[in-house]
Amino acid sequence: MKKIAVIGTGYVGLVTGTCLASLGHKVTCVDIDEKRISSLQDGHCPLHEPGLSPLMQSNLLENRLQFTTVLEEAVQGAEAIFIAVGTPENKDGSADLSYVKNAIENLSLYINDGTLIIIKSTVPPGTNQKVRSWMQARSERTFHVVSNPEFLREGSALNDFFYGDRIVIGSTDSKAGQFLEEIYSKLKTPRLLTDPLSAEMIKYASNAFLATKISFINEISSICEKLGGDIEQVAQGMGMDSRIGEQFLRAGIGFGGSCFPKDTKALVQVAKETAHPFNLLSTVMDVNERQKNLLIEKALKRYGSLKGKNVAVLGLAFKPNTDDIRESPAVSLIQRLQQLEANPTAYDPVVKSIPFCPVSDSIHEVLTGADFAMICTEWSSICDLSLDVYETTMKRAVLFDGRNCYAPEDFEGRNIEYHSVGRQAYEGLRENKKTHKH
Ligand SMILES: NC(=O)c1ccc[n+]([C@@H]2O[C@H](COP(=O)([O-])OP(=O)(O)OC[C@H]3O[C@@H](n4cnc5c(N)ncnc54)[C@H](O)[C@@H]3O)[C@@H](O)[C@H]2O)c1
Ligand SMILES: O=c1ccn([C@@H]2O[C@H](COP(=O)(O)OP(=O)(O)O[C@H]3O[C@H](CO)[C@@H](O)[C@H](O)[C@H]3O)[C@@H](O)[C@H]2O)c(=O)[nH]1
Repeated sequence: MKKIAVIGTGYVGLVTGTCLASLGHKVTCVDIDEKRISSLQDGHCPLHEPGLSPLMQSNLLENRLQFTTVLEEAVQGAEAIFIAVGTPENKDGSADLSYVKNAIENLSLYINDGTLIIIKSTVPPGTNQKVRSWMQARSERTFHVVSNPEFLREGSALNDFFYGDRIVIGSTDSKAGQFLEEIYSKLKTPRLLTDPLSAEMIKYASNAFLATKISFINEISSICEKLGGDIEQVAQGMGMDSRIGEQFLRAGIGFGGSCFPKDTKALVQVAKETAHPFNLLSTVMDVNERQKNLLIEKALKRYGSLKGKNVAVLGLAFKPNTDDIRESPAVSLIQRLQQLEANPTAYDPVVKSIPFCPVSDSIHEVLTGADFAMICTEWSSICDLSLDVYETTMKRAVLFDGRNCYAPEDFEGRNIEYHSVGRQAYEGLRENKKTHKH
């Protein structure tokens, strides 16, 4: 059992703190957000993350997990301190390290000799060195800084923590690395011990590579659409090659979330600073921007103008099983619809409101009276919806599926017009074709 402090109770801080407590450590999580901490102290989990709330509550009951706004209290006696604050993007796309710097400067007032500082936040290569110099400028204490990037995915965060593909430990000091090994000793996850800069680069490179895979399959899907192929079959066939792998080959309306968009931009900036332009990754980002507009382009082609159209937007979260709408393709789609003077109304099973668009938790309600529907998130409540519902609730059922939730053959003999990604459109029953335009 180690005494651990976690700074930041966002997605990463809360999951890390809760899971470390479950491994038997005594963990105190600290945040500057008083409302968040007070709610956490009352046992309310602020994130919609499967399994997190009960795990957090049982650790609170067992006294292994605590929350505070008082840094001194969290750090007192702590042998290891995880930094899990945000690293949002600056205007130029580079990573904003001000939260990390601020956390380190505050920490310098309280750390004990020999404390291990562990950087969990996603930071540009070279940050470990910066953290050391920020601390040295303010404290005479001895300390070690280890880079330990986090690879969890929202929606499957607990599974990713307990059964991840790897634990990367970047350290210049073998004893510090060994101490972190002890913290994770109950996990069977493969370890990679490396230097701090390589550890930091592993995180950026992994996200950039996955984003590239998504933009690649989205490009193939556009060509398939033009030539008449089926992207789902193509992705399946590609994924059967173990060198390629089947994951992250789902074509759709692009990647969103709090990581891929920001981390790809940050890596492009890192590369720029080394005078080596990362053209490939810049294009990955351009392809993603275009992809986010795909359903709008299809609807414009279909209707000419979207002015006055009532649109049912199905799904707001950037992916299923989370309530996170950061950089969600659904949000940019809604904003674009509004620019085009359409009237979107959204459904999401967990996101209950957003400031700029009406949201309903009834899928039937948003479909009723809609001119067409657009699927943005592949929630099971959306993918499993019977096609009868579209036929019976909509004026004339027209569906733009941005996540390929349905197969085109599901629509055979149906009174539904179906447009998806990287596959041919299904125009609905013959008699409907007469009323196809406007
Ligand atoms: N969200 C993910 O799925 C994920 C996965 C892997 C890595 N990451 C990385 O982890 C980091 C954190 O991500 P997140 O999504 O949890 O961020 P977040 O923005 O949701 O949460 C950060 C938290 O840190 C708190 N904070 C800021 N400064 C503080 C300070 N000085 N002292 C105490 N608390 C402070 C904020 O109040 C906030 O609650 C980022 O670098 C991100 O790129 C995120
Ligand atoms: O084949 C795919 C896979 C994903 N996506 C989209 O890509 C985005 C990101 O999805 P995912 O990676 O599953 O979720 P995140 O929670 O953002 O996780 C990513 O970002 C985290 C933060 O850095 C990392 O820790 C994870 O390893 C990395 O997968 C979402 O909008 C998905 O819809 C696709 O369009 N097609």
